[in-house]
Amino acid sequence: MDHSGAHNRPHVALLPSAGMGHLTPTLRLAASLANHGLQVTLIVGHPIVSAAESKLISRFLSAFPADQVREKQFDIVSVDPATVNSKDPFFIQREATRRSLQILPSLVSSLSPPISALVSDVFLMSPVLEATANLKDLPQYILFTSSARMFSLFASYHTFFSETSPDFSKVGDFIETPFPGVVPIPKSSLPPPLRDPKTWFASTFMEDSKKLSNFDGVLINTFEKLESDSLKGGKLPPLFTVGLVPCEFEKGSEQGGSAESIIKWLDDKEPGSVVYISFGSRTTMMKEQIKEMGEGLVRSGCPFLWVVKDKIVDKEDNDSLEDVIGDAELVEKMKEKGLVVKEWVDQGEVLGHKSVGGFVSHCGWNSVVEAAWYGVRLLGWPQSGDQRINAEVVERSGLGVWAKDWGWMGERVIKGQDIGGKIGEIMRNDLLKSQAEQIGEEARKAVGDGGSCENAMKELIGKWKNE
Ligand SMILES: O=c1ccn([C@@H]2O[C@H](COP(=O)(O)OP(=O)(O)O[C@H]3O[C@H](CO)[C@@H](O)[C@H](O)[C@H]3O)[C@@H](O)[C@H]2O)c(=O)[nH]1
Repeated sequence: MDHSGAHNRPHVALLPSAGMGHLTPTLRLAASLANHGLQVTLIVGHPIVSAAESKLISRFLSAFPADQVREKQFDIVSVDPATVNSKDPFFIQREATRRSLQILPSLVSSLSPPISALVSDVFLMSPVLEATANLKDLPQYILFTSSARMFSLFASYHTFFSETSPDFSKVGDFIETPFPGVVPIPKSSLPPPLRDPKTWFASTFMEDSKKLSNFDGVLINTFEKLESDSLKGGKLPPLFTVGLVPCEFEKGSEQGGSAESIIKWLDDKEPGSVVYISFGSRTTMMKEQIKEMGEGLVRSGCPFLWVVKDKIVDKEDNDSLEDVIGDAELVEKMKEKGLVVKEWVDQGEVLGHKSVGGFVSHCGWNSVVEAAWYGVRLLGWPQSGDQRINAEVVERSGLGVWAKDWGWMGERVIKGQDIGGKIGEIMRNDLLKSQAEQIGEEARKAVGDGGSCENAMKELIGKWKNE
């Protein structure tokens, strides 16, 4: 099979991992490549777990001509949890994908015209390498969906331990990565499973970290203005800084409540006055915390738009938000000041609305990039995974602040008084406001003609054209 890429209109295949936090940047990359005139095939495992993911893929596919953008499906085999080493649903899903990806070589070979490159989500790198071991001349790239700072940890993680006796206690309180410019990472910011190299997540992370050099390049979803210090490279595959930002095809993908009524509600507010609260696609919040959050939002005195995921409200009891809060007076006050939407809003549309000035976020990386893109200042409250490391980027860049003393979300209940106070602080902070707006302007320059992200994209496309 000729994968030499000597085509004027290269054909690139993209393999996303499950979850909105991974699918969204993959589709943004796919849209950007299609807008640059490339042919794109999305390789998608079915059944897709969530309706939101299916909907987003359909929106993407219908936004481009069928001869330019296609989906190629493969079946995800089911795995008997009794036959795998961990009961963690994420592990079981990964294992199912690993087994199912054995089909990848024949699937890739069936694509016409032949592809110039395969870009896989970072979570799939080992399964992809295993499956494509015989496709030696296929250029392969990784899409890293978190921050460059997190990448510096990923790329060097395997160097911190001796393979025979992984012992995290030997690692100091601050982790020095071999990347020039990366400020040492506090051990306390590491995703909790990575602090114990015996967990399956840490061993997978370590194994993947060693395999980076098998790839021809790594695409990172960030902007120089956010993380110039972390982008100085190292002895690794080339890094391509592709800022992946909300696209046309996503517009109107809102599911909870009515998009029109949300926008109308925002239209009636003063510019920059609204605080938006959302914790990504997977958050759960304790009932006690929901009540305190409601209290805090009212105390902040700001109009607010709060997205509450369905699973937060205990479905078995069929509790409404009113029941969960259990304080009719508070609910009344909340209704006066804010809008509570269940499940989902089109976050890009909300952050891009002129009334929205602040964002309380778990610092999922896509949310950070979106806040940067729209120049909205952020109050970070990490809840798991890479989110503390991302929150450090938020603070260092000047995009926002991180409520460090609140701990990981869910560790303890944070009182409404504290939440209200912190929100009030960021909303009144004019310096933060102008810093965030400047980051937004710089992000637009980076993605525009001659900008660093656009140049990185053109460099990649040039490689795929064999220029
Ligand atoms: O009501 C909502 C909630 C989310 N989103 C979108 O869904 C995506 C969510 O991504 P992200 O903000 O990164 O949060 P998670 O869904 O939590 O993302 C997972 O994936 C990220 C990228 O790897 C990691 O940084 C996170 O820690 C991990 O939880 C973003 O594009 C949001 O705009 C909406 O449009 N509407």
